[in-house]
Amino acid sequence: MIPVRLDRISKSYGSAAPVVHDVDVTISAGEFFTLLGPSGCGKSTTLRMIAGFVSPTSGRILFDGRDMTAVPPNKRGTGMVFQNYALFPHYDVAQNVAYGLVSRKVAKEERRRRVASALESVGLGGYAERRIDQLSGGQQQRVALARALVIEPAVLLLDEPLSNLDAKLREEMRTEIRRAQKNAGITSVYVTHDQGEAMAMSDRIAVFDAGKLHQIGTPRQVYHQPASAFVARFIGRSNVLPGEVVGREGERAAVKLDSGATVLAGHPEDLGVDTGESVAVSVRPEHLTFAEPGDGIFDAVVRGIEFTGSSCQFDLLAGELELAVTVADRADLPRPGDRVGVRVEPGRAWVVRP
Ligand SMILES: Nc1ncnc2c1ncn2[C@@H]1O[C@H](COP(=O)(O)OP(=O)(O)OP(=O)(O)O)[C@@H](O)[C@H]1O
Repeated sequence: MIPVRLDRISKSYGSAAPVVHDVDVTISAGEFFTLLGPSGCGKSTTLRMIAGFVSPTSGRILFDGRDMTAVPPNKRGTGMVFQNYALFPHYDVAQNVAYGLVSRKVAKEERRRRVASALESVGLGGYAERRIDQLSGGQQQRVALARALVIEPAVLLLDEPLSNLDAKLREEMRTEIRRAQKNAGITSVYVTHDQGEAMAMSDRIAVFDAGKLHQIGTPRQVYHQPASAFVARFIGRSNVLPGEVVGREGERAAVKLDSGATVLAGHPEDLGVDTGESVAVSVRPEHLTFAEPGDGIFDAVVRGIEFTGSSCQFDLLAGELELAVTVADRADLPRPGDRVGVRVEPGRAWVVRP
């Protein structure tokens, strides 16, 4: 198990703005680390720089302290899993998995043993002699995973490996990939635009937008303590409320919202929140509750209700501000057109960078 360091890497193409800008990250040994962000944010480019397919314009890539920036991809000791599997269709399963061992000149007997063990680890024990076109998409992706694991890579790189699978299979494969990774103990970097996938699988997540890193944290940290309005909106849903800092109470800032109500809000340590400053406060829909009109931080009108089974999602309008409120289903909930008060659960408001 080795740590991977991205030492202030940037990538530009020609004179255009950098697609990856000054990214500085240390991924711990054995960690499952996810690069998350919308399409075009630079996450695949970052992964390709770790793999060696793309050279950074500036900065260094270090594996276990060793500078890999100039080392070619096939000498880095990485295993890669792609969205489109990239299997050899005319080889059977075992031949596909053995590929990296043949090119590394591993002896036949050891090859057989390692292929069998890799297939076992992804739940394809009985499939060694199957042709690739006789496998489902999920099975093909398992073969691709076994092929990456069999070479016992120092670092496992996965680029949107579940995107081509249907929703149910995607959830099953999350668990399988995670289990195989933990068993093998390989430092892994995973790219996805799916925040649910990132939350379910990762030890830590790096959230990107437009080539810049907004936040690195555990799934709980990025959810409960988002660093920016972008992170608050991209990870789950959030109400981002504009306001002005009017004072402090211990660790929290007192923020006066446009409605005139004041909330106490926590904030990132590195974000100075001084009196008089304009800020935004993030509150998750499940941390807002209903009150009598006039008895909360906002008065609002119910515009729509969506029943999801486990909860009801309310769409409210407070003046010009749209609010989302999620509550457990029950009989006496407000109806469309009703006027309601909206309250924040204590300790649940959080100041974010606008
Ligand atoms: N070879 C290239 N030449 C010029 N621009 C490129 C090149 N490769 C990528 N880009 C641009 O860099 C930006 C980041 O691309 P990248 O593939 O890293 O994004 P991404 O976050 O992985 O998106 P997606 O999920 O759509 O793959 C995009 O705007 C893309 O158009």
